Amino acid sequence: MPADLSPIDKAKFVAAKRAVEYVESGMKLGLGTGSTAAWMVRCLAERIREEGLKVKGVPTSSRTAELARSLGVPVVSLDDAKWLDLTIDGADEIDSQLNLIKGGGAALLQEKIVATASDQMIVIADAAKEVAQLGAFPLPVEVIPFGWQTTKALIEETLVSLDVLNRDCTLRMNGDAPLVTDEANYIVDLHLKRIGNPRQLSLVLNQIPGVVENGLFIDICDIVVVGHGDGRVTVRDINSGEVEEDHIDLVPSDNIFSDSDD
Ligand SMILES: O=C(CO)[C@H](O)[C@H](O)COP(=O)(O)O
Repeated sequence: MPADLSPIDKAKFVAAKRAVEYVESGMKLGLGTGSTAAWMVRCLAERIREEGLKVKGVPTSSRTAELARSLGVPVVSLDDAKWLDLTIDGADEIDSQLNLIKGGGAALLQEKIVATASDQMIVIADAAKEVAQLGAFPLPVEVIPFGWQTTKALIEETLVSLDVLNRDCTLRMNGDAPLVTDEANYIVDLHLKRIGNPRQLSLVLNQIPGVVENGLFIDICDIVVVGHGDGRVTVRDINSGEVEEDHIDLVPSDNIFSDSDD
């Protein structure tokens, strides 16, 4: 095991490990994307190896599909699975209502489809992702490449009509070229600083022609598991209102490092 696991990776690991305790044999699972979700895939793979857990996973990106396959997590398409028991994913920001900003890893479209097709969504995160108000993290909006500059102008006009003060919108780049998502689209990042009414903004953005989906996840997440670098985890359930404090052994087994991601 690498001795130099950073506090942030420890926090992500313990959140992932605690969330994977919700998985039961026979479940169909949505597998999120990002560095925290990668820990979840590793923890899940460990339970499959050690306990013979039988699950099917629907990955939310080509990256997650590759990681899951490499670790022996059975992968199926959403069309094969049709409906899922549970999705576990990361997030870029989480507010007190468990509304989220997602898409920092450019996978928001598949992530939202998969999470919405699940009985339950658990978000795993380090404590830095918890915010009083969404919006400091730029809001990703997935747009089709055709006419993207017009779509971006329409997004900006919409922000003016909503009296949004900070409305700088930038096309996400991958080096010198636009970043292309798994669904062959582009991402426009909205630098809003604060989002006063996330529900309204999400609805309005999705009405703009050329916008495929936005990174606001409203009323989708059920449980948030927040990890800390010392092994503490806080589990918050929006439906029951329960908050539980827990502690997870901080030592990932050697096997968990058999692959790397993100
Ligand atoms: O939404 C996502 C990918 O589209 C990720 O879940 C989000 O960006 C968090 O990533 P990380 O766990 O690496 O901080």
